Amino acid sequence: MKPAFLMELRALPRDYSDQVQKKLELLAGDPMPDGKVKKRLKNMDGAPCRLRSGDLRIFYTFQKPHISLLSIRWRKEAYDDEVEAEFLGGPTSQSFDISQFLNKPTRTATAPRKTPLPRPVTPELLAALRVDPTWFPRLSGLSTEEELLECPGVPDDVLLQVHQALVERTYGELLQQPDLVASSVEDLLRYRDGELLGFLLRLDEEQRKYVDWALSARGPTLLKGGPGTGKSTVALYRTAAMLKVLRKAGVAAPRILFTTYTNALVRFTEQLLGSLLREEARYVEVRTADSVALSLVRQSLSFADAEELRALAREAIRSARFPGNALQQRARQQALERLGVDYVLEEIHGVIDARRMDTLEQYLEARRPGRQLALTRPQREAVWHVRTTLHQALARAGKVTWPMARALATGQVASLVDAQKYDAVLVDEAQDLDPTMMQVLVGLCRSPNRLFLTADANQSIYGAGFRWQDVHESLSFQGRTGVLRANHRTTREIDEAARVWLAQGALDEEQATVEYAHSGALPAVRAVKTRTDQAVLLERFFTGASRQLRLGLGACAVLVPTERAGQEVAHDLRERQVHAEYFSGRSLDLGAKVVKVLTLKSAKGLEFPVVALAGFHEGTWPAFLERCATEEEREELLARERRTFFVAMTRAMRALLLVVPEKTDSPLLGGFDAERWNLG
Ligand SMILES: Nc1ncnc2c1ncn2[C@@H]1O[C@H](COP(=O)(O)OP(=O)(O)OP(=O)(O)O)[C@@H](O)[C@H]1O
Repeated sequence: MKPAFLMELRALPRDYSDQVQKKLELLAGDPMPDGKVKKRLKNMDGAPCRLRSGDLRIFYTFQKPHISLLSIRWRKEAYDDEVEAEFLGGPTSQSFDISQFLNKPTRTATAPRKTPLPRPVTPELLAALRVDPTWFPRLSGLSTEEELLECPGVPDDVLLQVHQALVERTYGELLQQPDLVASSVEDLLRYRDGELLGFLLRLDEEQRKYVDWALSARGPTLLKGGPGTGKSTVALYRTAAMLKVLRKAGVAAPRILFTTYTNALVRFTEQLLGSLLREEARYVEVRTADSVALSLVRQSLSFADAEELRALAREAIRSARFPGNALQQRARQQALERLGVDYVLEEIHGVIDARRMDTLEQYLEARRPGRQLALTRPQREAVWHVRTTLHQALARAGKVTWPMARALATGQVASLVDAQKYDAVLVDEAQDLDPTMMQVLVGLCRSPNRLFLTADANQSIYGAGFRWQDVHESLSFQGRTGVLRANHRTTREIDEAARVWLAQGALDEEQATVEYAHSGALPAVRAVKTRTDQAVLLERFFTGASRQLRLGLGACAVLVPTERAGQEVAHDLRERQVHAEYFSGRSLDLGAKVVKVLTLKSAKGLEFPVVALAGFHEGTWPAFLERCATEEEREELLARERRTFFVAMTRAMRALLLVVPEKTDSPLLGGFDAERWNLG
């Protein structure tokens, strides 16, 4: 059933229970339309049917083995079969033309609108919906949709539940909702009565397969798939499946580790696991991979920041003494200077230390994946020399880098006994983990078949690049790989536009999503001259799109290249009376009822119904292009930035807008093709 159905069911008066239960049981026995009690609606895609139940109408579709309950509503006056389709909101899918918000402001876009609710919110309704009484005072008496959706202090999921119980969704909107599964009519009634707390998502066939695929095999499992294909979702359900297996095997208090990449994702994942596992969630530790590494090291480390590292590296390059005569010495020095300090640093962190190379010989033979510039033997020798000097300088200063800390952690993991390890380890977003970090996580898992990784190489936005081979090497045994192909998050239009745009930065070119659960408007690109123009455009886009989708402003996000750009965008929106706030990854409050402004990178793994990418004023982005010493470095960094942009675009669920400066020579802010982008 759709979540809207559940809320409508809860909102029904008690005396309808028996009648509804009988009708649902009848339906469960045989969903085939009979032309009377059960009737197929005419001219509607997906062949929805309606079931008569006294004054009520239950709308459903069916396809073996499921019957999908869409909505339960009061019969309308002057009701007849011809108007049923109309009653369900017509045959339209939920698509809208973005241009209508972006062009000249309309009166409705500026004047705050008041859409009355069909009936006001009452304590009785809230009690029937099983809303926490804490929220009654704030919600009781609200009478417009806008007041309800923006009601301060009340969590969004509560607001959405009340809204769903009161405001009928169109057929198109209902189809966009996820399907939840109940195995019996009785479970539905238990849910209505508050005895059952929730239902699981109906996973697609591929997803279902990977929830318990090879749980009893010998090796680990790696799940790949494009953005929004449900990799994290499967990881959550697999956590539940592993818990079950462990409990069955007699492990009384299993210890499961679930790692994500950012702190924002830790909180998000904890929430999702909490609602999936309830009290069993206590067996699962959700942490960033790096925080796991840090706690293994068990000593306090002081990290060198980017500026310190640059200064130390510069000094190391300047003072490096190479073997050979003065001429050879000078040639190597110049070679390093040509590479540039950033490139050398990235080589040390991303190639040498990330793979824990201990000898020059290892480095001379290394493949250096993702690095476009081929380095000669003398160049590699020179880099190695700088690395040695840099490490010595860091040791003198009592500082470390992240790859060094991870390397320390691998040492600790090697000495752990089984009892100190986890029964199962799930690694989400593995594409950005160093091979060293991967070894730490592998080492923490008691049994290889309880290791599960998800990754999408095209979403690799840190380091030089990602190779499956690295994963396999650090696993040091052959694992299994599965691929998900259906996108459940982003509309076909947005995802396809983002993929075509990514092409040159793609690391996994074979990957093809073949199915989409949603479709909608083309994503839009608009050029602006000034910050004010940008703010005006964003205001129109967010108010228009969130209204169209019947969501609050909390469903909107602006993704920006830098913190400074983020502060500016948030400030400019507030000046226009649009509640907006810049959040660092750590401080992100996903429940805040404001437009959330985040950097492109900290949006990794998250999603928002309405997304704008903005804040690219001339000169601010991408800043690194000017610093690049070689064409190869420039290409490498551009490809990574392209993937970062791709990740940001694919955070959008329903509407996407790119705001670019009118004059820009950035290769990343142009080249949008008119077939895939609304370029008005
Ligand atoms: N079977 C399903 N039915 C309905 N919704 C689903 C289903 N599977 C996943 N979703 C939803 O699709 C969205 C994307 O899922 P998820 O975050 O797991 O994808 P992902 O592959 O990890 O994405 P990314 O790599 O882009 O971070 C989520 O909102 C999730 O709840």
